[in-house]
Amino acid sequence: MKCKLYHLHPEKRAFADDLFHQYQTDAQVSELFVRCRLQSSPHGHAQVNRHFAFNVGETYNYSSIPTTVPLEDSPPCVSVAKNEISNVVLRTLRCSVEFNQVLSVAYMEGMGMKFHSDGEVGLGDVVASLSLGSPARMSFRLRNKPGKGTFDHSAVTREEYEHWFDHACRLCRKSKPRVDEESSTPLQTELVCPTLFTVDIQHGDVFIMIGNTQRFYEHEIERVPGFRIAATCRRIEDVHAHANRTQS
Ligand SMILES: O=C(O)CCC(=O)C(=O)O
Ligand SMILES: [Fe+2]
Repeated sequence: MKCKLYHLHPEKRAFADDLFHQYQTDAQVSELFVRCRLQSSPHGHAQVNRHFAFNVGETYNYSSIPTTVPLEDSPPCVSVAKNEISNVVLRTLRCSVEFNQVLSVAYMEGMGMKFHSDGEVGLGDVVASLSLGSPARMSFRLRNKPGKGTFDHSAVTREEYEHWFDHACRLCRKSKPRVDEESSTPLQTELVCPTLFTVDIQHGDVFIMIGNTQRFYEHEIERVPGFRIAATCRRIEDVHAHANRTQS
């Protein structure tokens, strides 16, 4: 269940000041950020996200589907953010990641993002974000079901599941119910785990999540005290194209 997180602070914040300004200038030229309707809204009740979003590159279907433009039509702010994030990732992980999707999220005072994991099908191992403006607190907890959501359930092995289940029961102070040894689909138990730890992210910081982070943990952005923008880079493989290639 290993995952790794890197929290990086820039030596100088001037770059972040300029980029924060650039985002706001670009957002005036064309309307970038929209508050999207939640996909899981109950019928007839339009509910919108607790933040504004704008997507570039591959489509990203998380709790809602934000406006997406191709990478080559990126506004300058997004291209600059992507370059900076790619450079920090290269220096930190000593490997280059060809990010093909950048989700920019804008939060007004009091907005946040609920607990979720970045569960897009085909999501690569490295998710890296650059934070601008108001500070934010990111909380982590164990997912209530490993591999749930858009992941393929079979991506979680029985051994991994048992490991997660032990850990979750200990955290929730629940005694471990007996698990049917024969069951081939053990993903039945739901436990809501407490927050494990929080990270305070500042203007200009880059935060990198790698490994099993998305499969076993979820994160939230608590309600922010002021205006904030976060640009998150991901690599999303076209799993359907890949499946077709390997079949032929
Ligand atoms: O606002 C952030 O720093 C992270 C946002 C996030 O978790 C996401 O876009 O999935
Ligand atoms: Fe996320």
